[in-house]
Amino acid sequence: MSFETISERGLVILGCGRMGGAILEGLLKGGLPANAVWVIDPNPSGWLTGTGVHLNTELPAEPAVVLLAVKPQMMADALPQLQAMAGGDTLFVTVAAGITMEGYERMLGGETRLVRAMPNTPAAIGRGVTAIVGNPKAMTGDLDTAEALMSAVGQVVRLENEGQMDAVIGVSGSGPAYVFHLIEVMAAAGEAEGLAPELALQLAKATVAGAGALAEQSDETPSKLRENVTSPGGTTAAALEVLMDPQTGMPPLMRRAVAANIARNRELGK
Ligand SMILES: NC(=O)C1=CN([C@@H]2O[C@H](COP(=O)(O)OP(=O)(O)OC[C@H]3O[C@@H](n4cnc5c(N)ncnc54)[C@H](OP(=O)(O)O)[C@@H]3O)[C@@H](O)[C@H]2O)C=CC1
Ligand SMILES: O=C(O)[C@@H]1CCC=N1
Repeated sequence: MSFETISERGLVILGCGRMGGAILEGLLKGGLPANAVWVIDPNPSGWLTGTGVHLNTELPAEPAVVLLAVKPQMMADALPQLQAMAGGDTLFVTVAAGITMEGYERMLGGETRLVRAMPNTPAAIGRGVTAIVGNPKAMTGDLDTAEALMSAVGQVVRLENEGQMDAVIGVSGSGPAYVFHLIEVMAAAGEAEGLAPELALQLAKATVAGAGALAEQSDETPSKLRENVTSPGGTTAAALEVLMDPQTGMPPLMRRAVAANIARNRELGK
């Protein structure tokens, strides 16, 4: 099934908030006609209403793809209305954290063709990264379709098995929040050392954005790029001694943060 098939048979989006909205925006910019999209959302935004998609109306009987983008806690209440589309020619793609393939198969039936996809919020500017994995009923073509769908908002990687999804959520799904927090705490440290708040924020944002772009574009590893900043016996080395401390620095802190993320993800799936 190709992107063209989605245009012909339709895409249903359940929940069009931050993530569903970002994906829809990318798809529309990528050329998907608005009249090929049906959205179910109780409180559509002004932007959504203005897109020209079918909004909270009767759905096609067998759309090419159903994209599930409600909160995991809403899924059990919201899914039954789509039950009739499961088990046939419709591919279900879900971006929800927590809920496993087994959970969806319990709610929709074991014959459902399903792809779990985990994007992140830079999708809003076409710079997301999405990991995808299919259930046994999903065919190779279904993964191609999911990849085409999610490519509208950035890079797509394929996982070997669903077990890897927890770590993906812990690293890239939630990861933008960690980076935004890094910006916040760098700016706060600058402020504490006497910089004006706006200047501290500008420096922190430009540093994170520039370093991220350099890490992505350079042939050097992040470790080498870090070393390039670090003059022996200099100022960076003094800071890194604090940040890289194996007991109190970022390595154990990030391990704990990702472990907490994964534990919560597993709770949400219950
Ligand atoms: N935000 C992120 O960084 C990421 C989120 N995800 C996943 O994406 C999913 C959505 O998250 P996010 O976009 O942040 O959340 P949002 O709350 O922004 O979006 C969810 C949308 O679903 C709507 N909604 C609520 N109940 C129903 C219903 N019964 N039927 C249809 N629509 C409904 C909400 O409306 P209302 O607001 O009025 O309740 C809202 O517009 C989650 O499952 C999350 O795990 C995945 C990767 C990253
Ligand atoms: O916080 C959450 O649960 C969602 C999943 C990944 C990012 N946001």
